[in-house]
Amino acid sequence: MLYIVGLGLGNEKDITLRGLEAVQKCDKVFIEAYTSLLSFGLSSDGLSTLEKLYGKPVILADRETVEEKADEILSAAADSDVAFLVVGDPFGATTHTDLVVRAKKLGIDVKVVHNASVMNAVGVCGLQLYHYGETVSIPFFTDTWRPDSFYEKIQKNRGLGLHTLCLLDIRVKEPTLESLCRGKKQYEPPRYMSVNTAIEQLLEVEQNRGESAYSEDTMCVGFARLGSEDQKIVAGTMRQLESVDFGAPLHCLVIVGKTHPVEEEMLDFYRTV
Ligand SMILES: C[S@@+](CC[C@H](N)C(=O)[O-])C[C@H]1O[C@@H](n2cnc3c(N)ncnc32)[C@H](O)[C@@H]1O
Repeated sequence: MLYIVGLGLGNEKDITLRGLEAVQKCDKVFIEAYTSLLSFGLSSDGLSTLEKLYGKPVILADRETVEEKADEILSAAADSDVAFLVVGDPFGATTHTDLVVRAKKLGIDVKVVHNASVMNAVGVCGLQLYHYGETVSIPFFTDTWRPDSFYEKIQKNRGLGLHTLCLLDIRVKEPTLESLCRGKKQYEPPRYMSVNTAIEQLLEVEQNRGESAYSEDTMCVGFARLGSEDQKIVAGTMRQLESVDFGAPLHCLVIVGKTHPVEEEMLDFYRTV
């Protein structure tokens, strides 16, 4: 049996009782560590906090393990109980559907234990979850790679008066270009996009496109460490949020669409001024 268990957003205590029961009966426990990370970080300390709670070792599954070595997880699940833990909800990221499909094709039973996701936790700012359009991902720009396909999606959402959730790039265990050329993998230090960088990139794209999908005066909400004790939520224009210090990762951003008076009332609690 493969149990795919959501851990929620805050800390190790956000696992559900059902999730904890599943983990406790599993022979092997993997944790996905690249589409998200726990608010207390996936340092060795972070892992040992989980291990202490579960009373068993937790195997870190980075991008290579999940995408290239999924067979290891699946073959273990074919003849024993295996848990695959995901921060947030298992389906709050597109990547895990693939693991479910592969497991089912191999005849492995799959059970999913849901939890809170960033996709619904952003509701805390008062913008109705029903009023969101397509979610976009904002990748880190490099000198030679500045993809902007999110622009049309935001433009479309705004045209319909809908809010846009922007998920911000996480770069963990990225091989350096140099090491790829040499054939021996060495990794870049982890990077997590801040609200400030996201806005900088969004404004650069708007300047290049010039189609007024949004501007410096567009109202947004920035979120950091949602679900944690020290979460930070600030509403303001892109210009205002560009200089707000949101602190440690993870961050995400909502570009506000057309608002209802009740949504405005809730946003007032988070405004910069
Ligand atoms: C693939 S998504 C979410 C995955 C997770 N499984 C979930 O359901 O929440 C990862 C992105 O969501 C955002 N994110 C995740 N957790 C967050 C948090 N606690 N606070 C703010 N943003 C968060 C970040 O932009 C991050 O790059």
